[in-house]
This record gives sequence, structure tokens and C-alpha cells, in this order.
Amino acid sequence: MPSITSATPLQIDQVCKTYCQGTSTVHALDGVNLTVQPGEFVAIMGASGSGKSTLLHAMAGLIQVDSGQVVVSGQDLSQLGDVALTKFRQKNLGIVFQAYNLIPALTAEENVRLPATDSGNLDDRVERLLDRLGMSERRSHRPMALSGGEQQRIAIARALICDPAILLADEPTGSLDSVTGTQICQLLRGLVDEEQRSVVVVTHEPHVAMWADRVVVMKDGTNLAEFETLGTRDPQIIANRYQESLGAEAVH
Ligand SMILES: Nc1ncnc2c1ncn2[C@@H]1O[C@H](COP(=O)(O)OP(=O)(O)OP(=O)(O)O)[C@@H](O)[C@H]1O
Repeated sequence: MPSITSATPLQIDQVCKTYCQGTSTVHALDGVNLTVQPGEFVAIMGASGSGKSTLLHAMAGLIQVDSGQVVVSGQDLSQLGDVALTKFRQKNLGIVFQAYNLIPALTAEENVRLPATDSGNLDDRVERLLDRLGMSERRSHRPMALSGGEQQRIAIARALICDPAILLADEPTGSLDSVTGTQICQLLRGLVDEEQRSVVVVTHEPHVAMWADRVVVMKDGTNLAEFETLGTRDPQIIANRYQESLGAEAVH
């Protein structure tokens, strides 16, 4: 296992999570290992039910794992109580969901400001983010008056307001048309290339995964295989590599 340093944004070591419902038991995560480097863009692919969202939620500290370690920027999340975990998450992780999860009663700008924990330079940070995401002109609109792509831009701005080193996104383009989805992927790529953030995206889509540096393939709660994209922006190549990976042995 690579050594954990505070500079390693994300280290997942032998993580297991089991759900029990009635008499049935689901091993949603079954010994997952994953390290995400600074300035790396990782896509997590896999069939429905393979454990992708559970893994992302474990990385975000949104669920407790049964065993194994989730270490974010040198901090083992299991060592934090609820309040400390919430504060740590706000400062160190940005999280984006398929459904945007904006507060309907607040304007776009108010949604972006909402998670800010310190007021230092807040106006400047909001301005820069709205500008960076091309949303300055739409700042006074409520979510209902924004397109899906605009809502996702605001959700990304909100996720970045505390300047986290890591952005986690669960199917961020799942509700968008392909042109808007590509714009969001380019934006995420820019956060890696221009700002050296680490980005982890859960996706079913090769045309989303192709923007990553590395694709991790999940199957039955394990990280079955992984491959580097080597800068190809060809979804067919990614789809072929993904299919080949499903025939591969587990990475452990
Ligand atoms: N809260 C829960 N309670 C019970 N079972 C759960 C819960 N969350 C996830 N599971 C189960 O764990 C397994 C993995 O689910 P998960 O949502 O991580 O898969 P996924 O790969 O993200 O699927 P999809 O692509 O359909 O979103 C599935 O069998 C799912 O039914």
C-alpha cells in the first residue's frame, strides 16, 4: 500500500460496507482499495449495483464503513465525531450530485454562499467562482429559473466555495443533454488541469469517463480493474477498455 501523507488527497484501504435488509445481505463494498493523487481525475465505472455510489459516499464520509480505512488529506474519517466530520467535510471535500440538490428558495448566489464557513474574502471568492463557471449574469435567479446545466454549475460553485482539494461527483451529467454534459466535464477537467484539484466522478458513461486520467472499474463491490485513459477523448476506446476490464482479475 502506498504510504499515506497529508498530501495524498484520498486513500481507501480495504473498505467494506454491508447492507442487511430482512434476511438478505448485500456486500456493497467488499475490500476496496484506491488512492487518488493530487491533481488526478479518476472516473469510477461499473454496472448498476456494483457499489459506485456507496464508494463515493464512503469517500465523502456520508456513510460509515464497516471495516477498512477512508483517509482524506491525511485524516482517517472514522476518527471524527459527527460535528468534526461535518466541519472536516465542508473544508476538505466538495460534493456534487446528479440532482444538483440546490435549495429552491435561495438564489443561485445564495446557494453558492451557503456552505461558506469563514467570511474572509467571501465576496471575492463568490465573484471569482460565479465568473469561473460563467454564472455571473444568472446569480439572482432561483434554481427553478435555471437550466439543468446552469443548476449543475451552481452546484459545482457551491462545492468549491470552501476551496476543497477534492471534488467528488456522483453522475454529475446524468440529467443533462450530451452538449451540456460535455461542458460540465470540460469544467471538471479544468479544475484538475488549471487548479490541481483532485476529481472523482462516478459514471456509467464512456463519454464522461474519457475526461479522466484513470478509470476504476467496479464489480460486485470490488475494484475489479483499472486503466489509464492516456489522454484519449474517444468514448469508443474507453467503452472497449471497460468491457475488456470486466473480464479481468480483481485488483487487490
Ligand atoms: N441504503 C441502502 N440500503 C440497502 N442496500 C443498499 C443501500 N445503498 C445501496 N445498497 C445496495 O448496495 C449495492 C450497491 O449500491 P450502489 O448504489 O453503490 O450501486 P451503484 O453501482 O452506484 O448503482 P447505480 O449505478 O444503479 O447507481 C446495491 O445492491 C444496492 O441495492
